[in-house]
This record gives sequence, structure tokens and C-alpha cells, in this order.
Amino acid sequence: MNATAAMLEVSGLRRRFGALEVARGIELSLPQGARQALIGPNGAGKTTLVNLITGRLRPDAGRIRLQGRDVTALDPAARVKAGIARTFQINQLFRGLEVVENVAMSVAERRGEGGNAWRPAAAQAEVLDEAMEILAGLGLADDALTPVRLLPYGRQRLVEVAITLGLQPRVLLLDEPAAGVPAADSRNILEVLSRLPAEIAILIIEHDMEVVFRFAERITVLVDGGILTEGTPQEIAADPEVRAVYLGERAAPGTDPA
Ligand SMILES: Nc1ncnc2c1ncn2[C@@H]1O[C@H](COP(=O)(O)OP(=O)(O)OP(=O)(O)O)[C@@H](O)[C@H]1O
Repeated sequence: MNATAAMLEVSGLRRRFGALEVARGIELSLPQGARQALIGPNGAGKTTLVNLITGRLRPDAGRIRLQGRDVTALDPAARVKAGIARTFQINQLFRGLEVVENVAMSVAERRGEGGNAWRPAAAQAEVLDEAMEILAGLGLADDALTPVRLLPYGRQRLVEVAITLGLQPRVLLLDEPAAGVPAADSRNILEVLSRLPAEIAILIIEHDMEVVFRFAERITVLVDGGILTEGTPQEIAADPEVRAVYLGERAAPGTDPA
């Protein structure tokens, strides 16, 4: 493994759906510990890019590397094992199960003990301990024994983040983690995200510019399947091209919605 390589490196990534080119030679590089946002108008290709990185979709061309290792040919499960985890726009929880059970399943899966109901009690206890530790780190310890369906939606979104942490990712892709969450809870989600382990490279897809500007150290702007520009939040907010793309779409980055 190459220690100087980017944690995640996407190069020349292309994908089309029929006549529609949704990824036009995308180049993206995330260093270890990145706090990066991917923004762009509806239909720009953000979710498609995440699906290409996680292996849900196959690219027509291009490579995806994780710390120098080419993972382009791996299926989604193998990429998770390699260290690429994601959350989804719509939540994917086992709503009837307790919070801690949801997290314990991903911990057990990572440890290679998923589906083994007869694993030794000590191993089960270790899995539960680890799940509890993750929940405590996200401020969810008090909710551990609550069935997910009884939690407010904002906290359910955090349980999804907890599940991904159970996989011990090196790269974490967060697809609109605050979507559909009331503003007050969205702030809580942000606070929790800001405390995620420093070594994980995080790419967040987000429409809410307040979330983007608070969280991200760098922002990549995707338009029509291509990268328009990339820079610090200040650079992006001041970029006339970015502002032009967003005018009429929603408030320009860094401005208050009217
Ligand atoms: N499986 C598919 N088959 C055909 N077209 C698709 C498919 N998935 C996405 N598209 C199209 O590709 C384009 C990019 O979609 P994508 O969901 O990646 O955009 P996005 O930037 O994530 O949008 P949003 O912000 O609305 O979530 C859209 O025009 C969409 O309709």
C-alpha cells in the first residue's frame, strides 16, 4: 500500500445512461481525514458518482483507487470491506430493531461474524461493547435500547452514521445526511459529524449550504456530470460561475435564502 497516495482517488470516471452522460471524466481526490462536500444542481450526477465509487454502478471508463489500490473491479461488498462506506438519502434502517442491534449487525459483519447466531458469548459481548462505544461517541447512548422506529427522524439519520462507523471505514460518503430533518436537529447532526474520527476521509453530498459551509474544508462543484470547480468554501462562495449555476436554482452558496 502506498502511504503517500490519496485515500480515495477517482480518475477519468465516465458513465452514461443511454444518451445521457452523467459522469464525464470525473477527477476527484480525497486525502486522509478530508472534510469535503460535493454540491451541484439537481440531476448533476452527485448520487451517480457515489454509486460509482461504492460499486453500485459500474463505470464505462475510469479508475477508483483506495490508498493506491485499484478497487474498480470490486463489487460493493468487497469495497465495503476495503473501507468505503456510505449512507443513503433515504434511510435504510431495520426500524423494528433496537438502535444498538442495528449497529451491532454492522460491527459483527465487519468482524466476519455476521449471521452467526452461535458465535461465542464473549465475541457477542465484544460486538455489543463496540456498538455501544460508537453510539456513545455520537451522543446516542441513551437511545441504544429504543426501537429505531420510535426515534425522531433526525436521530434515525445518526443511527445510519453509527452503522457505517461499525464498518470502520477509511472513506465515508454521506448522501444528504440532514435531508428531511428539522433545522434544529440538522444542527445536532452537524455537530455530531464534526466529531467523527479525524482519520476518516469524508465526502458529503448536501443541498443545504449552511451544512456545507460549516462542515466542509473543501467543496467540489459538479454540473452536468463534470466538475465545474473545486476550492475552499470561501473560493466557492466567491466564484461567479458557481453563483451563476445556482441562481434561480436556490440561494447561491454563502448567501441567505430570500
Ligand atoms: N439508473 C438510471 N437510469 C437512467 N438515468 C438515470 C439513472 N440514475 C440517474 N439517472 C439520471 O442521471 C442524472 C443524474 O442523476 P443523479 O441522481 O446522479 O443526480 P444528483 O446530482 O444526485 O441529483 P439530486 O440532487 O436531485 O439527487 C439525472 O438526469 C437522472 O435522471
